[in-house]
Amino acid sequence: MALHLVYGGTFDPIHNGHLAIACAARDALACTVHLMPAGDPPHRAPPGADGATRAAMVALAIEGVPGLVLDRRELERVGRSYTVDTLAELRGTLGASAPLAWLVGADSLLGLPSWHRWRDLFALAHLVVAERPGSALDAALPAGLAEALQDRWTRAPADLQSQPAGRVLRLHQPLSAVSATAIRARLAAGASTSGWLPPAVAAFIQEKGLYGAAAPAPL
Ligand SMILES: Nc1ncnc2c1ncn2[C@@H]1O[C@H](COP(=O)(O)OP(=O)(O)OP(=O)(O)O)[C@@H](O)[C@H]1O
Ligand SMILES: O=C(O)c1ccc[n+]([C@@H]2O[C@H](COP(=O)([O-])O)[C@@H](O)[C@H]2O)c1
Repeated sequence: MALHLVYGGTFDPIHNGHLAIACAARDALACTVHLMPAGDPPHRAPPGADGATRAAMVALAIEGVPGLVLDRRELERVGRSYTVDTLAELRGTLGASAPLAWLVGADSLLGLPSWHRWRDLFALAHLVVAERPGSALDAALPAGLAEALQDRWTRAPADLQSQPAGRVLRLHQPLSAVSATAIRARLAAGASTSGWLPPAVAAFIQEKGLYGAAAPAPL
């Protein structure tokens, strides 16, 4: 059975760092990546752009990119977008034996113990962790997290295909220092975001004047 890999994020906005890890995961695991904008993301201030707008930017970013698709389910659900609820819903649809995985950046993994019912996640899905500058996976992990992960690490993508849930795979992709926070700050300051955004997303942001970006002057 093919691995169902979900990449959840606020995507406020989606940027080239997101696309790089989605493509790296697709290639390493030979599967489709389902990008899932969070409707009401837990543990952070409300996004600058609404859910429909963030999903529109994801759709523009992945247009023509093989193996990346948009999943809107968290935008259609009322209430906080807890990952454990999303994975339980997917597990119900896919069945108990289907391999299911959730893709996160290293900073998200380090914060995992603050997630809603985080220990239940391992029974529902595998975790795929992308390295991120500033979030060391080689350093000592917080107590509790290290213990929860210690027997789950694998280097073999095949383990994520042959088991339904519970393994953790580290993705060794080229590092990208891009963040949505830095992009929003640059847009608001009128500074360049060249190379950080997919061109169609950059054009959409300018056209809509999102994040304080100046709309282009009329001809
Ligand atoms: N450059 C990157 N390298 C690796 N992982 C990343 C990168 N950017 C984002 N991620 C991961 O992608 C997921 C979604 O990220 P998110 O949409 O919050 O982007 P962000 O750039 O971290 O945004 P913000 O700066 O607003 O927090 C998270 O798990 C995050 O760790
Ligand atoms: O379920 C939780 O408690 C939880 C806490 C923090 C983050 N998440 C999810 O992790 C993904 C990345 O979150 P963020 O804030 O880095 O964009 C996104 O899909 C969030 O909904 C989930």
